[in-house]
Amino acid sequence: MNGPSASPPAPQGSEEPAARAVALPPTTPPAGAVLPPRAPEAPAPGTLLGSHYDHCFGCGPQHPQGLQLTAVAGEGLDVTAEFTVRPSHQGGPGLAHGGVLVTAMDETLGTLNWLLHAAAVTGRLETDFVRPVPVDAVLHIRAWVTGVHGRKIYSAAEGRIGGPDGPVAIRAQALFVQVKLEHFTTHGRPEDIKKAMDDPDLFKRARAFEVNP
Ligand SMILES: CCCCCCCC/C=C\CCCCCCCC(=O)SCCNC(=O)CCNC(=O)[C@H](O)C(C)(C)COP(=O)(O)OP(=O)(O)OC[C@H]1O[C@@H](n2cnc3c(N)ncnc32)[C@H](O)[C@@H]1OP(=O)(O)O
Repeated sequence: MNGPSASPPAPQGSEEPAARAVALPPTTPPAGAVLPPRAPEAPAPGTLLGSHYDHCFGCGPQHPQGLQLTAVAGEGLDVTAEFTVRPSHQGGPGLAHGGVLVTAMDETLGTLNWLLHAAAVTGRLETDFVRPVPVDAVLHIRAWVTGVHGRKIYSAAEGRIGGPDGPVAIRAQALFVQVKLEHFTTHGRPEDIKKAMDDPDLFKRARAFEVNP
């Protein structure tokens, strides 16, 4: 049986040689991408990175059902985080749901924003599930920037179990896209935006992220 494909197959023999060239995955930095230095405003290595929004499902301390993930800034453009798989995160019996693991990877990759001092949202996230992750396991996540090209931020992450040097259970590659504050104020549900704007701490944090893509 044929798997899903992005476009119908071209008739045989109709392809030009250039069209047959294997394209780079969209999460791989293109030629011309750079690896910038840590932003001057980046938190010092070892700093516990705060939540970008208290009610975030990934990192919000005020989200009782959320993952409440906390990440720590690395020496370069990298972060580490630990995620403990709870019974409420099950997919198969006693095993983590893949989508929950992806959320933990997405959130950790998102904290790289702090080191670049840029607000960016996930455009594309590719994941490989390498081995099953049991309930009660701690997923030791490391994420790092692989390149920046215009507004596009390329990054990768891996999650290991049994310790920070244990076997890899999940790998991810991502493309984040830098956005302005209006991305949130234009698209978010108005009552939540209003509450967020009324919180001077959050507003200050958000303005500090203001970029000029
Ligand atoms: C007062 C309130 C304040 C509250 C806020 C506090 C501060 C927050 C700070 C930090 C937040 C961090 C949050 C982390 C949370 C974890 C991460 C998430 O889960 S984020 C949620 C999931 N993601 C989305 O909802 C994106 C939905 N998509 C979009 O909004 C757009 O599609 C967006 C912004 C991604 C791009 O849209 P365009 O119109 O701005 O730009 P275009 O021109 O389309 O793309 C720019 C470049 O990126 C490529 N691109 C875009 N999407 C791509 C894709 N899927 N695959 C490959 N390339 C893609 C394009 O080809 C283009 O490339 P070329 O410059 O031409 O080379």
